[in-house]
Order: sequence, then structure tokens, then C-alpha cells
Amino acid sequence: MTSAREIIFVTGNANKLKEVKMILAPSENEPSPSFTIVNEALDLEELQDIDLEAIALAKCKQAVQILGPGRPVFVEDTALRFDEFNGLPGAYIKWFVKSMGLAKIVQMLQPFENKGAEAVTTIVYADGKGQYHTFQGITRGTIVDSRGPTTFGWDSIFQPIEGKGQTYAEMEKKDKNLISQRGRAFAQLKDFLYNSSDNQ
Ligand SMILES: O=c1nc[nH]c2c1ncn2[C@H]1C[C@H](O)[C@@H](COP(=O)(O)OP(=O)(O)OP(=O)(O)O)O1
Ligand SMILES: [Mg+2]
Repeated sequence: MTSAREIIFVTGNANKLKEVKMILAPSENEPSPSFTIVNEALDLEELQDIDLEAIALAKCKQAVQILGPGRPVFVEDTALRFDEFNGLPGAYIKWFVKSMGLAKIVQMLQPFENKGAEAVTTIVYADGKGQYHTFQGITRGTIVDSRGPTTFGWDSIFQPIEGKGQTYAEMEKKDKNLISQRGRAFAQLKDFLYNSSDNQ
């Protein structure tokens, strides 16, 4: 048996890595894929932009520059867009969580009736042959008072519409992955990596 091709996931976020490894793993009846995922925890610069694809592409190009052009690599950027704020904080949500904390983020929406939000994960995969491929997943939800463990970003204040009234933080990982923006984006990358003939 030949050794599996390595694909590098550049992220400094251990929670993302854990979810992505679960999502990309073969399901029960699927044969093992011809690749393995390895992690590089590089701290990439992130473009200041509203355009989520532009942010993820710039992040991926930087990873390619650091790791070398011949190595397959992907990055993802995850945004939380409030309807009332026309999509902000968006990609800046990381800095809101870090600087303000979850309770004040919830309070920002207190004057408004509309607590609707969408979570968006944008992946850019560089195939090691000079091509960049983009995938995106979106999940709609509501911003609520924090419920559940606060171990992963804004998981405890985001209640997806499709769930059973639980926040992401209250859900089992496998259930979150079934409906989450990350689950949806990586299902597309999984399909691409498992099935695309020029990826063997
Ligand atoms: O499913 C999620 N549920 C709750 N919170 C989440 C989720 N996914 C990302 N997050 C948080 C992490 C970070 O505070 C921000 C995204 O920022 P983002 O730049 O994409 O992530 P990061 O800097 O932590 O890792 P990376 O090294 O991959 O850029 O939202
Ligand atoms: Mg980041």
C-alpha cells in the first residue's frame, strides 16, 4: 500500500481542527480516503474585508507562500453575520469575542427585535498544482443569551434555526456538524477530495 498523500490544514484553532477531522473522516460505508490531514498552526494575517471569499483566499495564498507551492493546503475563515448590522461583525467576530466577551455581544442586539444571524465558513483549498478552489457553508440562526459550555468561540450564543432549540454549545458534536456552516462547507471539500479524479 502506498503512503497516503498529506493535505495540510493551516489553523491555530484546535476546536476547528477537531470538527474538521470528524467531518472529513470516511463515514461507515466509505472506503478510507487516499489522503491524511496534517495540521500547521501558523498564525496567518487576515485581510480586513467584508468579502469572505477574499479573506479566505488571501489567507490561503499566504499559507502557500510559507509552506511552498507544491503542497496541497487549505484554510478556512468563519464569520458571524448579524442581519440587523448588515453582516457585521462578520469576519471580525473573533476580535469581538476576544475583547468584549459574549454577554456584551448579545447586548449589542438588545435594542433591536431582529436577532437573526448567519454563520458562514469559507474554505480555500490550494491543490498543489496552482489551482485554488473555494467552498462555502451557511447556517442561519438566532443570537441568544449564552447557554452551554463556552469552550468554542460564540457556540453558546448561536441557536441554529434547524436544531431542536439548542445552542451549538448544547449540541453533540456530530449533531452540530450535520447542520453547521463548517459541516456544510467541508462536506463539499470532502466530496471534492474523495471524488475528483485529478485528486488521486
Ligand atoms: O463553529 C463555530 N462556533 C463558534 N465559534 C466559532 C466557530 N467557528 C469559528 N468560531 C470562532 C473562532 C474565532 O473566534 C472566530 C473565527 O475566526 P477565524 O479567523 O476563522 O478563526 P481562528 O483565528 O480562531 O482560527 P484560524 O487560525 O483558522 O484563522 O469565530
Ligand atoms: Mg483567524
